Amino acid sequence: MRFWLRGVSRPRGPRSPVALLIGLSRLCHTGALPESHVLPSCQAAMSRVSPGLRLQTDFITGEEEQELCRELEPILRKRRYESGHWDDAIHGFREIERLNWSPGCSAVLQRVREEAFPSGQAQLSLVHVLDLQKEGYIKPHVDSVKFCGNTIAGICLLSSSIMRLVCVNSPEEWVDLLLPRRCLYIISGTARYDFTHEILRDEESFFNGEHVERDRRISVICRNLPAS
Ligand SMILES: O=C(O)CCC(=O)C(=O)O
Ligand SMILES: [Fe+2]
Ligand SMILES: [Mn+2]
Repeated sequence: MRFWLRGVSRPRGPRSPVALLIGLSRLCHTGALPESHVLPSCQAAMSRVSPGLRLQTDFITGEEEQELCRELEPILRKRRYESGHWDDAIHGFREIERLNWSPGCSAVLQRVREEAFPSGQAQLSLVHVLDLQKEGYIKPHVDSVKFCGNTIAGICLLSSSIMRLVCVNSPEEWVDLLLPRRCLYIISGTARYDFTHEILRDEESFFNGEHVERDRRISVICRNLPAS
C-alpha cells in the first residue's frame, strides 16, 4: 500500500540549533500557521512553504479522538507493525485504508475534507490511516504525484510530533512544524511538491530545544486526486 510514497535518500547535514525567526510573524500573519508551531531554517524556506501549509491546533476534540481510536483500534490490532526495508519511507508502522466510517467519524472526516479541498474537487474516497509505534518514524519523501493530487490533509491522534519539511533542491532550506495531538495539517503547493516531509523519531523529536515526546501516533489522512 506504499505506492504513493517515494523515498528520498539524502545525507543529513548539521542543522543550526537556533532557527532564524526574523520575519516569521509577518509570514504567519494569515493565521494559517500559528507562529509558535513553526521553526524555519531561513526566511527563504519560510516564504516558500508558508503559502501551501496550514495547521489548526485542536481541530478535533478529545471525544472525537477517542471515537476515531475506538473504531480503528480493533482493525489495526489485527495487523503487525512492519519494520520496512532500508529504502522504505516508513519504519515501525501498520496501516489501513478505510471507506466506510461510523456516522461520528464520518462527520469529523467531512470537516477535514471541507477544510482542505474546494467543494466538488475529486478526492480519494479511501482514507489512509497510519499507525506509527513509539519507535516508528517516517523518512523524508514526496508523496507520489501519480496517485496523489496537490493537497494532503491529516489529523494527528494520540501523540504530538515534529514534521520536517526540507527543500528537495536546497536541503539547507527546511521548516520544522510542531504537530500537536488532535491537530489538522494541510500540505499543498510548493510545500507538497518541492519539499520532502518526514515525521521525526522520538530521539530527534525536538522543537526549539524542547523534547516533544513521540509516542504511538495515528494519523488519518485525506488526499485529493491528481488532475487528469
Ligand atoms: O503520518 C503523517 O502525518 C504523514 C504520513 C505520510 O507522509 C504519508 O503517508 O505519505
Ligand atoms: Fe507523505
Ligand atoms: Mn522520549
